[in-house]
Amino acid sequence: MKTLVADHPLVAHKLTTLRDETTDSPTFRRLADELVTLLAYEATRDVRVADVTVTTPVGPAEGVRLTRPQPLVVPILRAGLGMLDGMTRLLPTAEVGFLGMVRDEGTLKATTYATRLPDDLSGRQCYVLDPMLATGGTLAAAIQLLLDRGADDVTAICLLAAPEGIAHLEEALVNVEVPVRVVTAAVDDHLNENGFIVPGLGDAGDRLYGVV
Ligand SMILES: O=P(O)(O)OC[C@H]1O[C@H](OP(=O)(O)OP(=O)(O)O)[C@H](O)[C@@H]1O
Ligand SMILES: O=c1cc[nH]c(=O)[nH]1
Ligand SMILES: [Mg+2]
Repeated sequence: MKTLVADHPLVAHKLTTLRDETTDSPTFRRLADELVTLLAYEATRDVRVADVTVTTPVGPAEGVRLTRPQPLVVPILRAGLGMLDGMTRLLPTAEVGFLGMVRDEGTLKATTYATRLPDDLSGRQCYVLDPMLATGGTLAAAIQLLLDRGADDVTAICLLAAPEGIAHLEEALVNVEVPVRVVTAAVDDHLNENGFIVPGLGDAGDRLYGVV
């Protein structure tokens, strides 16, 4: 598994405001959306394209087009939903599947409460959206589910990651032969005793959608 940290002053600038506890929900949603589009630019570097020729008003031009099947974008509910528009802005023809997952606040184990995905993902490139890679339990289960359905290339886009979560993912996916990448705006210092990323940004789902 490869981890790529987007090293760009605009990413760092937006992430800093996102972290700030005084940033309100509407601003948080807008910044998350903008950050995803910047991260998606990096994350789609290996998106599959085929050579095509088009005719400009002046003559033929060699170019590329996205190949079929189109990539599948999978936001992990709830918080991943706040990343969907920013992603589809860059990949408007992608299909979208959904995974609903929640982490138990006591055990920190993730469970899946909703799955709406194609049964057969053979030959598909998948982009998983989840702002927080904390213990890595959620993303490990989500990526495994996509691989079990035949996905042959998976990229997770996160706003923040913890070193513990990256290590857990690397271990969980050690025998996986297809390419798996994590693209994130930053790798933070550590997880606290409640499984929260430090310094992090708090609970991404709550900051996007309120406490439920
Ligand atoms: O890496 P992990 O330790 O598994 O934790 C990360 C998960 O926790 C959060 O979701 P949460 O369970 O809070 O659900 P929500 O998005 O509905 O708020 C976050 O959005 C990730 O999905
Ligand atoms: O720091 C964290 C860890 C898990 N989920 C969050 O929303 N934030
Ligand atoms: Mg949450």
